[in-house]
Amino acid sequence: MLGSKAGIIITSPSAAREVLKDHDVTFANRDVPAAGRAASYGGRDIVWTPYGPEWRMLRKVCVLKMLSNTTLDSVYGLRRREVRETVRYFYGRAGSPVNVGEQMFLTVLNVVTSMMWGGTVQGEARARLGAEFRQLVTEFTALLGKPNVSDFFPGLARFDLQGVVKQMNVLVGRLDKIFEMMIEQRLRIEKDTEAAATTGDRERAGEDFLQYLLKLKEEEDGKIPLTMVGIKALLMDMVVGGTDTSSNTVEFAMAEVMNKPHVLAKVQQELDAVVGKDNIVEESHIGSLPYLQAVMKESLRLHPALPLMVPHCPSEDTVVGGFTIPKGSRVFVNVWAIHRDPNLWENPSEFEPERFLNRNRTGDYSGNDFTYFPFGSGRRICAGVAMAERMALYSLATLFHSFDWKLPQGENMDLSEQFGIVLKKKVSLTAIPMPRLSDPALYE
Ligand code: HEM
Repeated sequence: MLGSKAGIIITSPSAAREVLKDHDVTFANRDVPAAGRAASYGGRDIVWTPYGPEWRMLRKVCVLKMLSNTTLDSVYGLRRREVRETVRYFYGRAGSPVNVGEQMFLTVLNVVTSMMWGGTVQGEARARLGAEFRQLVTEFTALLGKPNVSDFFPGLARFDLQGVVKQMNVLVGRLDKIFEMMIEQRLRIEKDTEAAATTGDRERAGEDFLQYLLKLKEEEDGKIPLTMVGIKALLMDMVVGGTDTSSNTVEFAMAEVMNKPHVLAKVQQELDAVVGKDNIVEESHIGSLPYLQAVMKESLRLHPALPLMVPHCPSEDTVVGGFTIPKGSRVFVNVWAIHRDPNLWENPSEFEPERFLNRNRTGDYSGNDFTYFPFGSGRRICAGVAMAERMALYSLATLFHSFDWKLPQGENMDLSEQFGIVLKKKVSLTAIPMPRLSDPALYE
């Protein structure tokens, strides 16, 4: 019991299966913490909306227009541009320590924001916006993960004793301003384009996500209307849900690989055989890099980005593992503990990508194996799996192919974790990139 509300932690694959598969619909609701409500315009986004038609509509819109394989294929150019920019940045600092996590965050953020509102922000303003977002997202996730009396004693919530909601409102206010600015710009561009259009349908292929959402809002057929608040809540999900999670995954994987020289050697051997040292990595190479894929799987096993997932909440009393979980309780699925359970995994705390090259252990992200499900399972499975997988693998492949990496003189690798709603490295990875390709043109 946590305060006046029941909190249940699931730590076995069989109980996880009951919650996320056998009773999927019952548990597909969320217990919304006070900070989460404040963070999402009153729980109006995909993450916190209760299971039902509104959630289905939001999720469909997002998956279809931003996170599907077809859309992701069509915006490969954006990922490529940002990853190449990061390579140029590291090349320019060859031989000096760089903050890998920070750079990866900016890379992912730029991809997410370019998908959302295209090239509306350029140059200096783009860099400034990136820095502001990083700070906001860091504070945001820290507040979401902070234990809050209001959530344990809902009767006290209106007093906001720790001031969590107040602080969250300040952060949301700042993000909201950025969203408003982007929406206004988009609407203006839309108007100008309309005025200029003389005949026929306008080219829709280059449409960004925000343009699409604004159009959908106008075209609403009245069934489940998309509101302006709904649009902003979706933008919030993409910025907050899609950035830290992906960049932390890349950072942990880099650190684990650097810590095991024989793994680094195997990753680079595979890259040299498939891509070649006189070439640059393209996303199309990823399918031919099984060892690198195993590296990402193994890194997500040890360091799942959301170690307790997002709290689920049963809509009725339900028996799980012989115990009754009361309606309305807060259910955490401890995927972190399951991924390290010595009864399920050999050498559970060792980083061994080879375990995923085994035929019996494919480690896919579908959520069908309840010993391994870093993206969750069932109806509430992560909406961004395809994007996260592409972004992380393409980044890792490019960074390991383009550079050798070492720690600054006298430093040891620190792999410790900092727990919160999002798992991150306690000490951010600072490493020295050393170019390993012979032709400087490959870094342009
Ligand atoms: C390595 C990166 C990532 C990991 C490990 C991850 C993992 C997860 C997990 C475990 C959940 C909760 C599942 C549950 O509660 O049952 C989740 C939910 C979610 N994720 Fe991700 N995620 C990642 C990246 C992304 C990206 C890139 C996006 C979008 C751009 C995204 C969007 C979402 C959304 C919208 C939800 C809420 C789904 C719902 O409640 O219906 N995630 N993610």
